[in-house]
Amino acid sequence: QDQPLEEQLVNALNKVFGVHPGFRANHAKGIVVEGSFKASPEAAELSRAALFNGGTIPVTVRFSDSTGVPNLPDGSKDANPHGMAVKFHLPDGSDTDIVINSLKFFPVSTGEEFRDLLLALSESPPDATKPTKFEQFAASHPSVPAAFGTIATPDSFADEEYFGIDAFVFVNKAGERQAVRYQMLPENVVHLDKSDAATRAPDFLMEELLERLKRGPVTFHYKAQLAAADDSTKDPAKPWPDNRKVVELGVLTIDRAAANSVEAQKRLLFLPGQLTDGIEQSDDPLIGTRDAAYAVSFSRRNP
Ligand code: HEM
Repeated sequence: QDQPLEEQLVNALNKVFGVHPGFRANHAKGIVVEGSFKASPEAAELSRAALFNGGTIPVTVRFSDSTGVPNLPDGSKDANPHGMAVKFHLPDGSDTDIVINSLKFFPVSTGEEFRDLLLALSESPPDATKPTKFEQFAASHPSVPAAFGTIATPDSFADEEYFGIDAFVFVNKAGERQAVRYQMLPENVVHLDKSDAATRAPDFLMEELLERLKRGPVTFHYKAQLAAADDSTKDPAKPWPDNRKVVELGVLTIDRAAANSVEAQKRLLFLPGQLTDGIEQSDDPLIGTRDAAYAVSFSRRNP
């Protein structure tokens, strides 16, 4: 408890999933692909970020399974929520990232609570007496079962919807500010029944994406849900009402596998707080906590 929170978080992830040298402490299993993003005219009205200037922006994307277990079967329920991390390569040579997953909202509100959730999980092996530490934690944090209730195994990384969860603030050329939460929506959402997911080949999501890209590109619609004036931006466990306006920011097209995904993912570090002029952090405390924890995980996997 004397260590910085980010160290405690990575230690807690290691406690639940084990230590696997060279791999991410969470979302250890993944695949790297490439493509481009082209913004809609509406995006530039919301944010002056170079990303939204209407040009073709090259992107590097990593899809992943949850957990720090590098050989987890893709159809395991523990592989939910699946992740999508996008690095936009901007015209001036800098990058800006989004790091999103298939949960509609986070199970807890802060990094401290997430640490406690992980520790409760680590103390709840299959033979633990009931109610387990995790069951007790979930009973006292109703957002935990609610959040995990929003996820299912997709039939493809390309047929899943991903959410930013944390709030960011767009600033446009006139200096107007708008709090947003990201959505990355596929052409079709296809979820498998639990029994079907459990019978799939261990690497079916990774293999299916490569096969699909041989047939043609995969597209996603990158969108922003706009906060109303009194919506809180600081609690990632509280989704905004579904009737909030959603604006299409542009289309993300993935058209090829990375040359060497295994090597590429070792070197890649995606950070939710890696922003660019025109996109700022909100008062959501999870963003800074995540940045710090991802940096700890990166330095441990690249000693
Ligand atoms: C306090 C909360 C959280 C903690 C402590 C945490 C921790 C981590 C860590 C340690 C990694 C590995 C980083 C690396 O080695 O590069 C990671 C990866 C990831 N996290 Fe989180 N995370 C949190 C919340 C979230 C949320 C809210 C989302 C989605 C909105 C998310 C999505 C992801 C994804 C997609 C990856 C994989 C990134 C990649 O492909 O490189 N995480 N997380």
